[in-house]
Amino acid sequence: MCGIVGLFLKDPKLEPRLGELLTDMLITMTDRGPDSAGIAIYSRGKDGHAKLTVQSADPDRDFADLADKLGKAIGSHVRLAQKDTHAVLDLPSDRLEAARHAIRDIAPNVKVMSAGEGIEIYKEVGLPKDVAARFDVAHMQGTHGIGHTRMATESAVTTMGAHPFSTGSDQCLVHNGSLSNHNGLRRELIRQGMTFETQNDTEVAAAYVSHKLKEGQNLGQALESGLDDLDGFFTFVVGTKDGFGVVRDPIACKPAVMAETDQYVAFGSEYRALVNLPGIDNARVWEPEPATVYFWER
Ligand SMILES: NC(=O)CC[C@H](N)C(=O)O
Repeated sequence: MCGIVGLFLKDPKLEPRLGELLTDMLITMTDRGPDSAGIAIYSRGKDGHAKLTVQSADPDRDFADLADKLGKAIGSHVRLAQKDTHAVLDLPSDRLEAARHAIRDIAPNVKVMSAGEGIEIYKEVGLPKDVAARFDVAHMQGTHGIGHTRMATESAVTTMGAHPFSTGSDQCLVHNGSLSNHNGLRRELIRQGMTFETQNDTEVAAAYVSHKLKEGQNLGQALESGLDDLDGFFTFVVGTKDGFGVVRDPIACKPAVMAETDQYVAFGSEYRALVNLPGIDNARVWEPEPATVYFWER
């Protein structure tokens, strides 16, 4: 199984409620995936600033002097805000890549969950209600977000094996299904310079999309390409800084439902994830077609 939820806001008035709405949606999907849960929240960045979301199994030790050390390494001021096992590092946008590299040497036990101007990713082993509470997701504001609760099929139940996977700046992808050609694709993507943290099939799909974006495709085109190159079962929901995409494989046996109003576009693995959204009774509700790319950008 696995449960996916997504919410792309069109009406800024709902932005203060993004975390609350997504948390409720994700908790409703708990019985689709008991292993781990994660959420990506996109918010309006501050001009000239970027964020690295990092994770540590021993946050008190690893985060104590991380901002100072990283600041010295990249020659800029870095601010750290800790939330449980995760921390968000705020730094100048033009130092983001340098920081991403420096962190590997400075703090080898610290894992980068996401990097970008808008994105933050929080994910851990555990149930949606516990993971959301640990990171106080319900109080987060933002423009769009994607959540996932996992029943593992392809790799170990670990923090890094949880979804969303982020393999490029401000990008993330979640998946319900399993890919049958991920090992070959992973080898090909490694040849093209991509790096991997896990043996997970979904991470390969995320890296595939990132690679296509790097080659100059937009999100919609990257997902179209994926229909040709990815074998197996998938319902994917994908986020970028300003975009939100959905695609299902040509058989589409993994459930999906979408709803759209003047205020938002919403995705749920099942309709019950959407029932508490404002105005849902008057929303246009539909099942995304097999092998069809749905793509919104602000
Ligand atoms: N049950 C699923 O949809 C699993 C998704 C993916 N194959 C994983 O193991 O993470």
